Amino acid sequence: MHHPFKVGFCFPKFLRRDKGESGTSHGVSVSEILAVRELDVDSGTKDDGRWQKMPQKSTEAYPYAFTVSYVERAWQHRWRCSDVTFHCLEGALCQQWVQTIREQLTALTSRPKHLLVYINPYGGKQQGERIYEQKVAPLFTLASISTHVIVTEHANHARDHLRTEAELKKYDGVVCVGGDGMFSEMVHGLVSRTQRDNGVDQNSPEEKLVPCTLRIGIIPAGSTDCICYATVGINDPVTSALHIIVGDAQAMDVCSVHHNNTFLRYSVSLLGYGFYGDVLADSERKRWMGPARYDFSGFKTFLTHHYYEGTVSFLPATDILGTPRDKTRCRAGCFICQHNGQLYSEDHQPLFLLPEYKGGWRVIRGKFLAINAASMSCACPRSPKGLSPAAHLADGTTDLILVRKCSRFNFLRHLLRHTSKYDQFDMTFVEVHRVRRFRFTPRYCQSDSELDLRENGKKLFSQICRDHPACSCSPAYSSWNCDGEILPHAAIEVGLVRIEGKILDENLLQSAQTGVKVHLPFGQRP
Ligand SMILES: CCCCCCCCCCCCC/C=C/[C@@H](O)[C@H](COP(=O)(O)O)NC(=O)CCCCCCCCCCCCCCC
Ligand SMILES: Nc1ncnc2c1ncn2[C@@H]1O[C@H](COP(=O)(O)OP(=O)(O)O)[C@@H](O)[C@H]1O
Ligand SMILES: [Ca+2]
Repeated sequence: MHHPFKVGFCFPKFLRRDKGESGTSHGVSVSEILAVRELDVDSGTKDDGRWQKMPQKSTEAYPYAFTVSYVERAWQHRWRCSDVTFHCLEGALCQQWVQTIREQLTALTSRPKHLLVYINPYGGKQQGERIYEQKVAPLFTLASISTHVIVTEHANHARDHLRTEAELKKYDGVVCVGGDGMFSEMVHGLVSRTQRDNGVDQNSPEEKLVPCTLRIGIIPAGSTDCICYATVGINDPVTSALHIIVGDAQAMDVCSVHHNNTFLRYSVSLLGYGFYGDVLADSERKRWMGPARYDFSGFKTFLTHHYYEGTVSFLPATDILGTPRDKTRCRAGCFICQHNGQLYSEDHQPLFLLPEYKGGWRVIRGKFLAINAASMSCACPRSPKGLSPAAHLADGTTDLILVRKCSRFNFLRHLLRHTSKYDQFDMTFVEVHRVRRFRFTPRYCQSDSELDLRENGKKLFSQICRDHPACSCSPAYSSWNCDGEILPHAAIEVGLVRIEGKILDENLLQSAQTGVKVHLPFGQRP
């Protein structure tokens, strides 16, 4: 929402001088102002030396000035920081302007003032620290945001710190600099901490979770950055930093993944078995290649062309608006998310939990090349429309995509359609369902000893087969790719996380099911 107060810079005693024009008017919504600084015209600069001295003629005529930094929209959902400097004849008037703008900014309560930042120095192209120092930290300083920065030293460092040690009361939000794996660490750390503090057991699939009050900001510095891309519309660190500064928020769906009633993980983007599980398992051994490891392993996995037998059971979401084949796309303020989210508000018991719910479970047995559950579009630079282009960020559903065994040629056609305007679901061997819950059981039971071996990274016969494309037999199991982390269990139960209690604010109203808010609405703000 735009703040009603607008700074109209066509005040008669002011003259805009930043681009050599005189007397032009300039409207900036207060909600998009990042900072305001008084300028000492005589010395050219008052604050940080960024502002160039004005030409002698104009400084003589207008000895007082202030600079406003604000958000400017650039191409393809990118945001940039722009400055405009205003000159004035009277010092008191200049100060009045600066003070008024500052007061307006202080009144914006959704803006963070203190942030806890975790940087993964090994994510993506290993540029996390550089990206943060060069592109993000200066913007936080400009916006007077104080930060506590932790560069992680090992995997799960951020998750464990958030879960046990971090003094969360001191912060208005947490920020991760990395990819989807780092975001996942944040979600797990924050959700566990919140449940533990409130005495809620995460293990029970029926348990309602207490929502987290802190928002998570993502500075993209990973390999896929799908969560950032799908929420903001682009994976650009400066754009994300600006969304964080202005206090934007977007609720998002969270799925919980269980195995035999034991909680395994949460997922917010992709849960993929078969193709995406195999790509991930192969690519983990090639981290040194950076983001290109996914293309290499993707090509290799495409050639192996393994299918997996099993049974998928799911509970279709029949009480909602929207389908996975819609042409509309989910954006900030999405009507469908608002409507469907209200089905879960305090006054409404979710219909599918009622005994008379007419949807019922559906069961599909078969041989699958891929089983994907996309809780959001999963748009990313490789596929700007994503795995399920019409999926919603916070509607309380996930899109279950089943790709049955087909020829290599047809599977390639299906994959290629993720990168073009053609519909990847419009193929006889592909089906898509919008679901509340689903379950997968592989045809052959996985023994506990087999699971132990997989968890400990030792190879089984089936995995040895997987590594030899020439071998024609398909292994019995794949693994699940859960937001880029491998789950060794083939049999899983998945459900949208339900949130207990009051709707916190209008952002959470979008989805009372959602436990996590990110700092990033999609593209244009409403
Ligand atoms: C022929 C080209 C086909 C392109 C098909 C592209 C479909 C891409 C959809 C990607 C969905 C990604 C969902 C996001 C998952 C992430 O959470 C997760 C973790 O991200 P992080 O590393 O930042 O922490 N990322 C991933 O699991 C990576 C999945 C990437 C899959 C890339 C697949 C490339 C396939 C290339 C096939 C090539 C066949 C060529 C035949 C001639
Ligand atoms: N300091 C660290 N050293 C090694 N691994 C780390 C570190 N910090 C985080 N990780 C782990 O790195 C993995 C990948 O992180 P991510 O930021 O998603 O990058 P990418 O997108 O390249 O996969 C995650 O599993 C995360 O837990
Ligand atoms: Ca969703």
